[in-house]
Amino acid sequence: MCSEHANSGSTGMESFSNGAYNNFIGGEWVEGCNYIENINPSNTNDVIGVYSQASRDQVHDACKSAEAEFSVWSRQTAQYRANILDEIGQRILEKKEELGTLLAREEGKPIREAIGEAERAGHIFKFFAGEAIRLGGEVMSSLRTGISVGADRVPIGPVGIITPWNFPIAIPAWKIAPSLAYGCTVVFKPANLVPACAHALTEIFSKCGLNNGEFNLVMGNGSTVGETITSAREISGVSFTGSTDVGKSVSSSCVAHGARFQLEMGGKNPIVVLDDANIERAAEAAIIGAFFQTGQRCTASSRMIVTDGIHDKFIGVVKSKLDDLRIDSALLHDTDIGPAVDSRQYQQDLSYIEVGLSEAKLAWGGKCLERATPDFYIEPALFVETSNEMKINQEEVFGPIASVIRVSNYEEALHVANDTPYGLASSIFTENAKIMNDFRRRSEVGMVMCNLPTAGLDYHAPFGGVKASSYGAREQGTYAREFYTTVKTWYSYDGY
Ligand SMILES: NC(=O)C1=CN([C@@H]2O[C@H](COP(=O)(O)OP(=O)(O)OC[C@H]3O[C@@H](n4cnc5c(N)ncnc54)[C@H](OP(=O)(O)O)[C@@H]3O)[C@@H](O)[C@H]2O)C=CC1
Ligand SMILES: O=C(O)CCC(=O)C(=O)O
Repeated sequence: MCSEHANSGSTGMESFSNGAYNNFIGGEWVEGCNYIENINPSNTNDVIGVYSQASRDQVHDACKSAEAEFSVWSRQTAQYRANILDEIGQRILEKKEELGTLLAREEGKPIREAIGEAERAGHIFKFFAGEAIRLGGEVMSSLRTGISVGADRVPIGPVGIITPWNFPIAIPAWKIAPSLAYGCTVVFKPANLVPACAHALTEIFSKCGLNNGEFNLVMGNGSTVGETITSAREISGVSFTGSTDVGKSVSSSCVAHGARFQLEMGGKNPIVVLDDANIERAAEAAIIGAFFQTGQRCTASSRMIVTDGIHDKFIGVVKSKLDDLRIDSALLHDTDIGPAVDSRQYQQDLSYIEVGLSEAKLAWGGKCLERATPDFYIEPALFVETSNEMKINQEEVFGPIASVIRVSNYEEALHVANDTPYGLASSIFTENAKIMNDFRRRSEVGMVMCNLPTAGLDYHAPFGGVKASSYGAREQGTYAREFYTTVKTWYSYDGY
């Protein structure tokens, strides 16, 4: 049965009822109006569960709850909020194997990395427990006698959090933890492909004291649940991670009612390999960056820009390392690369392999693999003899497909690396410190790596890009406060 309004008659309902996992609105578990089955991409015969889909009215209820509770939550002491976040972090760490296994089952991320992601989320909550207390203001010297002036950091209000499927624990964590730490209340919509991780996190939150409407979970698709959040007048800001197209529609929806927004979107990240590079490290980083997590990362390095002197040897080393990878179920402990997240993504990968075949030469892989689920597993595809203007080098694939672009020197490599609409991450492999420093300065990205893969980041350092990859304030670390707080300037006459 559909309970249209969260707080009307829904008392003490469980997180799971009538065979389905429920939404969490105003501190109550609420049954949905529709339901979806959540399927394991490593083996599509495995149904993880049935998940409630929130109606528009239920999303409105969630936004109203977040608004009503804001005045309470934002005025709690910093210690109160810190204790709750610390406890959430602790519980996530204690449950990291369980959460990581769920993530691997739901999204197809190899289990070792999935457990690592859960562990990282635990640390993120603990980090932001400290941030709740560290958030301070500033006192300035006044220009006038007997007057004090200063600036406080205050929470912006209820926020909408909309996340993609590829990091279903870490990305929600790095948005939800700072929101709550700085005093915002939350309406959270996870990607509909990964409701289980979102639901499991919400169960933890509800057991750690977030059960008055400070935190609300509304599952469902973007065009219903997502759009209702971004256009809700109660919502003061939206933090979004996902595709560039959806990011644009989130921004116009927010602008229409004056909400602030933060967008983390696509990437087409380069890894530059120069003649003097440590070839083993470079090849390993190229493979990790391009193909691990099935290439489903905005930080994936899908363009390998390699100078003439090392080009052929580099391709040889990459190919021999690719021979050693295991592509199989995410739940097997020795799997390096799991399946595509769903059949839509798999079809998209295949269509880009066709594009690559029409534009360039396939040096390795690209074949479909027979595993527990037909039509979900694919060999990484490495294209060579490509040029940067080819479609394969301009569009984000979000799959295990990468190409090598041959260049003659560092200046040409830098030019090609920057010649893209995106600007999230980049990497350079060289032993020359002068060139490394130059690349750090001139690479047009938000995150630049030297002798490291483009993917794999610390949770306390700022995250984000430039150009079409990002809009708005940086995420993560202390920089997260820029989005979730605003500055209130105060003056006080002390001259009595
Ligand atoms: N820069 C970064 O930090 C990162 C960027 N990404 C990017 O994310 C993309 C892949 O993730 P994917 O989930 O497919 O991205 P989408 O843009 O399709 O979806 C992202 C989220 O937005 C929701 N959504 C869809 N339509 C709307 C709408 N009209 N209004 C509000 N919300 C909406 C989706 O809901 P639903 O799916 O349920 O319909 C989902 O929760 C890639 O382009 C990738 O580069 C991924 C990770 C990190
Ligand atoms: O590796 C990370 O820190 C996550 C980055 C991310 O969100 C991505 O690559 O899609």
